[in-house]
Amino acid sequence: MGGAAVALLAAARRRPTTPLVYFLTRAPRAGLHEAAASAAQEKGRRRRSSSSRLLGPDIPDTWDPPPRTAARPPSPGSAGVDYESTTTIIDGKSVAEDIRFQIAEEVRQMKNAVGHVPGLAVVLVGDRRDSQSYVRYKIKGCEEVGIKSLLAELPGNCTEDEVVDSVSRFNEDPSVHGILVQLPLPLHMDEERILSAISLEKDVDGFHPMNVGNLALRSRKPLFVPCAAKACLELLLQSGIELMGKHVTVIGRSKVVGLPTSLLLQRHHATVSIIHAFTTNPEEITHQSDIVISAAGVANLVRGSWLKKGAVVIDVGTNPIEDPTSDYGYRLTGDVCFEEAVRVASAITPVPGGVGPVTIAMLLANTLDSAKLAYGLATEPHEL
Ligand SMILES: NC(=O)C1=CN([C@@H]2O[C@H](COP(=O)(O)OP(=O)(O)OC[C@H]3O[C@@H](n4cnc5c(N)ncnc54)[C@H](OP(=O)(O)O)[C@@H]3O)[C@@H](O)[C@H]2O)C=CC1
Ligand SMILES: Nc1nc(=O)c2c([nH]1)NC[C@@H]1CN(c3ccc(C(=O)N[C@@H](CCC(=O)O)C(=O)O)cc3)C=[N+]21
Repeated sequence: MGGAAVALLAAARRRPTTPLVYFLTRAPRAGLHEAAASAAQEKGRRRRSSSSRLLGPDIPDTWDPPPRTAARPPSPGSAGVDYESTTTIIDGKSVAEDIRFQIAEEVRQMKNAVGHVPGLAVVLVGDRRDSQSYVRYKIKGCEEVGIKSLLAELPGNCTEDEVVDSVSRFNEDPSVHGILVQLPLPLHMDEERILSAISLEKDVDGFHPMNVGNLALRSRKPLFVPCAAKACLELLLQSGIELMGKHVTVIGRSKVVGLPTSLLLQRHHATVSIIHAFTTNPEEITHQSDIVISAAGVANLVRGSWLKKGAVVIDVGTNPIEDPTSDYGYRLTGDVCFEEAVRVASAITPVPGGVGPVTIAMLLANTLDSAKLAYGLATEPHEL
């Protein structure tokens, strides 16, 4: 691993936990304060139950709705938000922690069985601060579960061929099971060419045209499903939210989030509406929906008035907005106006602390699945 990568890792260790002291992360787990023993039992139960529900490429046509264990009620009066007491704030950090716990266990088993651990290679081009942060989270996630991480950092003015060469080297490295090229790439580069250079078997982002096509075709299975789409589904499933026959609106149609999420939802028999920048009546469509998943990258796009009473809201948007009171000069906000939506929704994910941490956990899950296939520990794409 290069010096820059080591520096990044050191920075990741130094970095304090999320700069925003967010009320959700402070809310007690059910039973935690009553008795430590029962809390430990409860945690064990949640881990065991989540182990059978991690979404993988082998997507079931139907599933049993899990118990409502991962979501927790909001703490009254927190953050000055006067929300409906019945609104569930879906806790992505807790869901992600459970997934990482399970992955760490499987990585240990793999090491014992074949003497190898999974490996994830990340290609980072340029010096965008947001990309550097996301890559840092990914490397930190790897460390936490025992996955080996490799980082190739290239300057923003490098050539497209240099990026393809870097991908090719990772394709040939048997200790690498997953390759991720951090997006967006500099404008002068052909993103399609670079992403297509990633070997299908190592495409843990699930952006390869073959994986996207297989996700779209009901009779086929992709090797990997994009991580943010899996995160949205996992949060819905873990919160006990039924999808079959429900009207779900997805805002955004990108290959990273919107498109794969809409495809995955259809595999789960939801009726899906897709809103994009040219949709003329987004408010009307959204207002008819049982579930709204927003991935537009526009802060506060979705207002409370857009939502049907009792709708479930999954906010994928992660938008930096200026905030001189924050240590970093900015803070992250979602696509959804949380203060308004929380009064209308029956359940909602916060930003930060919602979809994001689960997306990272899903990347680790895809990398583990890839390594299992490579070492013959699984013969089918993912069965959890
Ligand atoms: N939390 C997480 O795990 C992740 C969060 N993200 C975040 O999700 C957001 C979206 O990311 P990504 O999909 O990569 O972004 P893109 O910019 O690639 O795609 C945005 C999509 O939203 C649509 N859109 C943009 N503006 C509007 C609007 N005003 N009304 C309706 N639709 C609109 C665009 O439509 P059109 O196609 O017509 O241009 C496009 O399809 C970002 O904030 C990103 O940071 C992304 C990945 C993971
Ligand atoms: N090849 C590729 N694959 C991606 O999956 C990909 C990408 N490129 N480019 C950028 C987007 C964005 N994305 C996020 C992942 C995690 C958080 C995340 O962990 N968010 C924390 C933020 C915590 C904080 O910064 O305080 C949260 O919401 O709680 C956010 C955004 C993946 N993307």
